[in-house]
Amino acid sequence: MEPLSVANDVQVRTLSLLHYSEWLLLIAISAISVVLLQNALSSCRAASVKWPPGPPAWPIIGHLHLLGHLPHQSLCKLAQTYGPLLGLRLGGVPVIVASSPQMAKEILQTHDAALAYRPRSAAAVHLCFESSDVAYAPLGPYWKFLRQVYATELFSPKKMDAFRYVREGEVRGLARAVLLRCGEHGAPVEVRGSLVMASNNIICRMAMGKKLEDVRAGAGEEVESLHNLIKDLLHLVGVFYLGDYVPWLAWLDPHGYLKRMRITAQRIHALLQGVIDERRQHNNKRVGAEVKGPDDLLDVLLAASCTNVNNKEVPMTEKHIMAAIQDVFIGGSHSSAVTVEWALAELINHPKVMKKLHEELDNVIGKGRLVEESDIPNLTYLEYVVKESMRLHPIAPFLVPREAKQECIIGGFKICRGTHIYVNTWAIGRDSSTWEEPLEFLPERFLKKNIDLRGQHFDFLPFGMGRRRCPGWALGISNVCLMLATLVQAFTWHCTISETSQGILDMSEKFGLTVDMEKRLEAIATPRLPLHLY
Ligand code: HEM
Repeated sequence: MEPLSVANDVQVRTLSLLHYSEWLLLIAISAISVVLLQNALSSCRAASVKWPPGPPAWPIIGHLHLLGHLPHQSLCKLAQTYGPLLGLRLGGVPVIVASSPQMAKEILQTHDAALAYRPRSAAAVHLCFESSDVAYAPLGPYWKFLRQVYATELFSPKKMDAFRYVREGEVRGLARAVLLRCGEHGAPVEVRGSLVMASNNIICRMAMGKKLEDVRAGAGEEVESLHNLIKDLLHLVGVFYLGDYVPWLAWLDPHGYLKRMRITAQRIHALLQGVIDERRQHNNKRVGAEVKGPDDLLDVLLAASCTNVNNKEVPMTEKHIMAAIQDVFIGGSHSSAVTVEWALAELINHPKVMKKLHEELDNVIGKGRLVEESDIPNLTYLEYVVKESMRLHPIAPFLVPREAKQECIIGGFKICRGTHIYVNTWAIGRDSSTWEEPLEFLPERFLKKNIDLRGQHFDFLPFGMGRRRCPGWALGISNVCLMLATLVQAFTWHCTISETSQGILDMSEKFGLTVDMEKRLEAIATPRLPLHLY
């Protein structure tokens, strides 16, 4: 019975998102068009020997009404009834959802080449420069080139080392920002803003050689509004836009997402154009005066724009440069910050784990200096804490949705071309057949289970796997470990008195491009090191 009650609950919530009159209109159109759609769908079904099981679909909207506000949770529940490979239809789009390590393996490894494409969405077109960025570009020479540039210019051990001072400096700034708010004797602090600020600055300095606040001058924007612009961008890339699933109902767009996407895209465009123009001017001035190779991502992309003029396979116009720069923000800004926020909240809810981590930090580093990146390999318990938090709170619970470019067989079911593919890593991380006491926060489990964060294990996929695996995993892990270690080493953390439920933080989720804590983490921070160290 459970799936039905869940379905009803989410139906009510989804229905309330649209205006009553819009639904009347939708139902009227449904009645007229149901036959047409049945025909359209039959092409996929005809091609399928067996389509994976799933609940009955509604006309027009298919299973959209079952998603609710937390689709990864709703689909996890459905998988308990229909099995580890769910077959759904979201509007007019056939979708499969993998919820077991075996299904994930078939998708991300066995059929990776055929399934590593991205669906074309309004966000990809309007916000990501017509799918010209790494995350939405189709597999091919252009996408490969960008991944290669990222690998050598941002994430290679040499570059990671060269920018270590940037990360350590920004994370020290994070500790100072918290200290400024909590004072010598401790006070409630909301950390997300400072975490995002530190992540944005790290990314911005690595990609464009300057802090976000220095981009402001060229763009004529206040730094606050730049952070908000990035926030809007991330929000809009992650929204549910009806037109992606039922294109002929795109005009319904009750939240005005399309308009907001266009406005945000214009602002981003102006911002990045300003940054590019400024760098070109700067580079022109130094021609002849200095013989200097490219030094950051922007320089490398600008150099490629000169050499790739006639290269149709790997074009590098202003649009492509902007897309590649923007992606570093989309992928790297919020992901690390959100991961740290979840981990810190789990630690606050588990004082014994927090105590053990404090002990490790005190034993390995002492109280005479702040943690540095070179300490991280010696902090084994920190590693377990980060892994355990990422298991329970994968920030991209469906990875980035994929699209099948070829028909193939998965789990004995025939998947037709054009099917969208979700790998539910949230469900996989909480599966009791793989994990003992899956809902408990037990970092010690990783003592016995030797699992690499970088992803060779299909029961733990925080960075995805296969061709589309996160290219920024090394930077992501460094940022998360250093930020979390610093916040824990430098402060004690307790729930605020306003946290009603017996000193336990509210761990409810909010779905979007990343799954964030619904209620921003606010806790009492008190410094635990001599103040001159911050
Ligand atoms: C804790 C930090 C991070 C986490 C948890 C994370 C997680 C992920 C995940 C799950 C994916 C989807 C993989 C797939 O579809 O199979 C992804 C893709 C991606 N990530 Fe990350 N990421 C993090 C940090 C970063 C950073 C720091 C950057 C860049 C500066 C970055 C850039 C990207 C890009 C560009 C993609 C798309 C790759 C493609 O489609 O080819 N990520 N990330």
